[in-house]
Amino acid sequence: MIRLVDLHKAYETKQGTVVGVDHVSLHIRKGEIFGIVGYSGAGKSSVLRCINLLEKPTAGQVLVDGVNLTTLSKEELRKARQKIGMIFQHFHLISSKTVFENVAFALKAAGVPKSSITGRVTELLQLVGLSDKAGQYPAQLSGGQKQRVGIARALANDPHVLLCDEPTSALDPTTTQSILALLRQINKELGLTIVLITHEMEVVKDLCHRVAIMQQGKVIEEGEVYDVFANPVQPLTKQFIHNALEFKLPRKLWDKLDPAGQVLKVLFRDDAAEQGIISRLLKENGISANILHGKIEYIGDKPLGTFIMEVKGTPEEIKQAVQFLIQQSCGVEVVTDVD
Ligand SMILES: Nc1ncnc2c1ncn2[C@@H]1O[C@H](COP(=O)(O)OP(=O)(O)OP(=O)(O)O)[C@@H](O)[C@H]1O
Repeated sequence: MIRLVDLHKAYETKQGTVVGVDHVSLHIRKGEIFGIVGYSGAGKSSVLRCINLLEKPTAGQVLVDGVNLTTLSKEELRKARQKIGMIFQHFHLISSKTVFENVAFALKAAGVPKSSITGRVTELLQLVGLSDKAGQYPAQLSGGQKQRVGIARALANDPHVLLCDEPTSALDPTTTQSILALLRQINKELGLTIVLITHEMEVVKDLCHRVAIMQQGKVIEEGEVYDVFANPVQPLTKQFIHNALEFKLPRKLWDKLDPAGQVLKVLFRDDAAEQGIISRLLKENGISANILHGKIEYIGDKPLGTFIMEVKGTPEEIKQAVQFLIQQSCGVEVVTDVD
């Protein structure tokens, strides 16, 4: 659906050349929700803006629906862009126009006949749950409602792709959940391919099918969201996941731990998350364990259990216990500090 082939974007500034995207290749499949995660400056916006050529790549190719956008004429590109909708962190609505007019504007710009506009806008406002707000102005709306207008406007011309630039970063947690639910619904009902950039792995966990992690303009890791959460490889990915799963022991508790024990962070993947592995760990390995923190998350519908436990036993018993966990396909890390 979307292929980025050796995409490179360099910005020329007074201070010299700044590389925004450093030779990135990605394949985003039709109908999936693909997340791009990274800290500020990692190159997420640059990649997203290259997909609709808001940013012109310095080198490489951008193929959408098999068409290489980098070779199109201005007019062809304008047409191709109508099939690539975009929503923004700060909504970018026209403040002097009503909700209705903001959505209608996208249709007018695409040359849709006047007679079709009212019906289509009504349909779109219904889809995003704003039928009763058609006559209001952006200033009269909450952040979540503004984003819904942004979504309606982005969908106006039946795009095949929706690009989402940090769509929930300006919203509170409850509103974030309602916007993510709307994006999920649109993806399912319209079969729309969604590319979303965020610095929040939580958003990826809740919404995306696959994810790429970016650092310094490069994609450093990518895969199915569950697999990336269950088997993160790169240190940055591990950090993002650690933060998303909110596993932080209070310092007070850490300081009270027995120095003779060892603290393990254990990941129970797939079926292991639902089996009685902890009781077998204790029974079969002669150790004692004190659970300090733990929960089972469902990513999609697959369980991923994470537990932090203090284990006590002889060094040999602890080693054997770690081996036992690895044999059960668990991930095991020795925790050496609260962070
Ligand atoms: N128009 C520009 N001119 C010069 N440098 C730019 C421009 N846009 C981006 N950059 C630089 O390219 C790099 C990647 O920026 P980009 O905005 O793509 O990252 P990001 O991950 O989206 O960050 P953020 O989350 O803060 O938006 C940064 O070093 C940035 O300073």
